[in-house]
Amino acid sequence: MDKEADLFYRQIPKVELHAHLNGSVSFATMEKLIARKPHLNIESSRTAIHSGQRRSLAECFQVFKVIHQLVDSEEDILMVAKAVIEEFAADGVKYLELRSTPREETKTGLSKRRYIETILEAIHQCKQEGVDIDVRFLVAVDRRNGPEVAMETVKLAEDFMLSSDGVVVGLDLSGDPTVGHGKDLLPALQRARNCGLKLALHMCEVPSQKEESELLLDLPPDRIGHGTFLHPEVGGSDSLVDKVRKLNIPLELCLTSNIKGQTVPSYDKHHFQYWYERQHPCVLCTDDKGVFCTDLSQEYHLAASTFGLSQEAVWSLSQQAIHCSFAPEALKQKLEQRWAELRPHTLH
Ligand SMILES: CC(C)=CCNc1ncnc2c1ncn2[C@@H]1O[C@H](COP(=O)(O)O)[C@@H](O)[C@H]1O
Ligand SMILES: [Zn+2]
Repeated sequence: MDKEADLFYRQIPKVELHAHLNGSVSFATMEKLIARKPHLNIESSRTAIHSGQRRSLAECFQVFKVIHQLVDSEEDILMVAKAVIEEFAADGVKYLELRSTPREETKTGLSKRRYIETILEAIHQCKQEGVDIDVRFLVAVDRRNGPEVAMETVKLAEDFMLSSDGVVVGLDLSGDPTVGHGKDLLPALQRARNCGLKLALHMCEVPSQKEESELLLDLPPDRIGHGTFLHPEVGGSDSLVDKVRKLNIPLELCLTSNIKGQTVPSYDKHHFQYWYERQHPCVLCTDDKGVFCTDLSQEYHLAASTFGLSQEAVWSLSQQAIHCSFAPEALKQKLEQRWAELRPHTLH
């Protein structure tokens, strides 16, 4: 990609709303983790999917298992979370919503509560150190673990929402979309919604989730992750599209993730086009910048070159993302102001 254009995408202020902590670990941090745990005998090639490589969804989820082995203590989580936040800031991200699945690790004595506290500590330390980024946290529910764990996770998220000074703002539903059914998780998600947690749900990531998505849309979610198979042209339905449009639910779109995970055949076939044409709120995101070897600037660049977006259009896209975030009104206004200040230095 040409250098001058690349600089533009790096310089524009950006908002990242869909980033899984353990999928966002960079190559450099991964090398450090591997060096700390030589007995695991893990090669760095197993923790990322490089350019030109594609993997089945099942293979992608195996990658997370490997990463979880490398990130299993309080010390690891603190290091990883701080590094990820700093890397997003260095890429021009001014507001980040990070998400992660609380994990218990008996080997290292890590509890789910401590897991979340450690991430909050990383966010706090970055703030103290003056890293130029505002960070909020979404507690993630892994659908594979079923309804009881989901409910337990929601209760934990609820506690932290009340005690974290506004840092914990919502709940994510993620995990292998081919495992489990969303209907079993409805009571937990309903509870989360009722107590004031915002909902960012992975939906229609694979073709078989039509019925589940109908149910989840009735909650309704505050944002949708991927939504790859919502529209009728790819096997979704008018009813799904109508609901999403009527409620104006923003979509978190992750181009490289969908290409490398093979749910979308090529960049030009990405459903960004479908929703963007209809002027539906679309937010470009990375999903797992470490696993998919990308960053948010690159995702903006790819979207612009694939769909012929002008610099002005790219700017609007990043600015609109502010309003799709779960940030409180005052922070949204502060971000708007930042965008206004930076605009003359960035757009030519
Ligand atoms: C396989 C593939 C194409 C991945 C991208 N699409 C995804 N779909 C659903 N859940 C995900 C995806 N990427 C990451 N996650 C979730 O995020 C976790 C890793 O981050 P963390 O441990 O929660 O901090 C994974 O175990 C999984 O539960
Ligand atoms: Zn995701």
